[in-house]
Amino acid sequence: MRSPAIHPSILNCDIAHLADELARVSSADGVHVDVMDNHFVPNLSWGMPVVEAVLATTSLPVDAHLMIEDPDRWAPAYAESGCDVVTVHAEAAAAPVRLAHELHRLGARAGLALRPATSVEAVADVVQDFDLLLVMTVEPGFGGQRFLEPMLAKIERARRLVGSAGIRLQVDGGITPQTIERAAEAGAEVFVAGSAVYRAQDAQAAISELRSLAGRHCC
Ligand SMILES: O=C(CO)[C@H](O)[C@H](O)COP(=O)(O)O
Ligand SMILES: [Fe+2]
Repeated sequence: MRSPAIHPSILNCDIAHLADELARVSSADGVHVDVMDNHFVPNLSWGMPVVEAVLATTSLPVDAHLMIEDPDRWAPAYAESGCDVVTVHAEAAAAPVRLAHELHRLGARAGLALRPATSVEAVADVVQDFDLLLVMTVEPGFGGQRFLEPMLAKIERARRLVGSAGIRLQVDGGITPQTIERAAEAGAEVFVAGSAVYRAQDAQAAISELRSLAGRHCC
């Protein structure tokens, strides 16, 4: 039985104190970095220089969530830089299977993300080439949004698609102590949590609480 993984998202951390903010989450299983280009989503965050700074500052695996147009062009550089997982959106990738192979060749694991309106069935024929399937549980673009309850049924369908081994199932958006148990019960095993961790007084305690709540149902 695998244990649930908690990946804090640094989207809403205090970026002026990046090293301190990464130290606050040192007990996590990975660090989730949201790259937004103001085209695929209506927000601009950061790109390679910040990802490189994160990689140089933490020893945790870095999980890059690319909310960008044309990931076929830009994602390989994130694999080359040393990210553990590089996740691209199914809606943006022109040739997802070719891109997954390229990310593997460059030494990274490949993730495939779905916006809330994209069905699990839409990626049934390509997901086998990926290591991780990300079901977005908010509309991508901003932290601090409410978990979309209809995504629970989608997580269940995603779990049936990926089976019990091999491809990991990640959820991202609105994951809190109030929602993580239902996401775990539905089949998720990697949990991205931004506000629930960074807005907590004690981020390490928040990580530990989320991990233990998910562990009641997962994996
Ligand atoms: O991809 C994202 C937004 O598009 C973020 O990873 C996500 O929103 C995390 O923040 P929170 O836990 O506060 O919802
Ligand atoms: Fe994300």
